[in-house]
Amino acid sequence: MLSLIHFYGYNILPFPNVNKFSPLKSKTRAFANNKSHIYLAKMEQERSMDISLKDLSKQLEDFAKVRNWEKYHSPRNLLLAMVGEVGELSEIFQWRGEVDKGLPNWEESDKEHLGEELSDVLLYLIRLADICGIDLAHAATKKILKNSIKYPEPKVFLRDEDSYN
Ligand SMILES: Nc1ccn([C@H]2C[C@H](O)[C@@H](COP(=O)(O)OP(=O)(O)OP(=O)(O)O)O2)c(=O)n1
Repeated sequence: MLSLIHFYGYNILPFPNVNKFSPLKSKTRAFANNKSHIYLAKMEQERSMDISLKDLSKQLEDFAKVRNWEKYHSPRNLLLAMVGEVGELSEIFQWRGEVDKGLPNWEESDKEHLGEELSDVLLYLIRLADICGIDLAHAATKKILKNSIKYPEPKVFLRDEDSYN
């Protein structure tokens, strides 16, 4: 249940950062308790839909707004928060050695944890781009095009040892 409530950045129970950032602890807990079922329903609904970066960006904006956290979401703070989450993501792989694609030998709980940390990185990245006035979907699409010009498709079949990477 707790991990479900962490989904989509709705980290609303037990909401540790309220202690760090806001005096509105009890008010926010009440909000969390009242609204958690709405988030869960929304989550179920969105599971089968394509969710755009814009959708996520809007959810993050609302998340910060209702908690009066916009003042903390400066470019520098968001960048540092994202780097912190990259650290948490790295910890999951730390000391495991090489890991097979698809993570066949991992516990479900470890995979779920991985999904959460990947999401934290993505969500802070989206928020950072938004706060900096960068349209991330547009920028990423342009960058893929630029990459394809820099690294053109091979005209003939390449053996592994001849490829770029
Ligand atoms: N000021 C904040 C604090 C949190 N979040 C959101 C974005 C992330 O998705 C998530 C990060 O929450 P935590 O800092 O509690 O980090 P974790 O979820 O990783 O918890 P922990 O560090 O306890 O493992 O919450 C946010 O948007 N703005």
